[in-house]
Amino acid sequence: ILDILVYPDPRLREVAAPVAQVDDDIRRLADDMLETMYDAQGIGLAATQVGVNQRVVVMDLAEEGARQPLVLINPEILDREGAATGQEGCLSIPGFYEDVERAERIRFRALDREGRPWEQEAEGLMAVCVQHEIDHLDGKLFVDYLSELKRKRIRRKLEKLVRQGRVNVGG
Ligand SMILES: O=C(O)C[C@@H](Cc1ccccc1)[C@H](O)SCc1ccccc1
Ligand SMILES: [Zn+2]
Repeated sequence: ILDILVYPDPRLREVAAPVAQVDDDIRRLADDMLETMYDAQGIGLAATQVGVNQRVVVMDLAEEGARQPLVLINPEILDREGAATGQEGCLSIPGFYEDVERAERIRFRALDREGRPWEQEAEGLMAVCVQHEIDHLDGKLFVDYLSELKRKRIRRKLEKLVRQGRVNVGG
């Protein structure tokens, strides 16, 4: 289980580097990230959130119990269509949920855990999650889409919870 960094930790703002070689070290990182994501009841996790500066994302949108882990290495969005607003949370911004507008349908490309490239269309929760995770790799958080006032309020509340030791701070 890896520690998940909590906003406003500056390491969440780093832009992750492309993975040069999909090797056993990257596969072990992806497995550690999946274990961390399941433990935190997330459906997605980006390497940036565990303080690793590599473009690796793990996801599992399957219902409770069933497991369909996905590993996206060097993910890129090729096309975006439409717009859809939905409530988002973030494992690095625990306890806060706000509406965020995202592209409704996307076409994305990534390498799988064997290093094989694949392209896919996505909509609904899958499209939202992929956009949310790729933002993490670019040092972006969903609070960046909110008003300055809302972002400040969330930051102050989270800093207070961290000071009171009521949020386990990662890293
Ligand atoms: O912090 C993360 O990247 C995990 C995010 C991924 C996510 C955010 C918004 C919408 C979809 C996925 C979540 O914390 S995972 C928790 C969760 C679980 C079910 C539905 C939505 C969010
Ligand atoms: Zn997140």
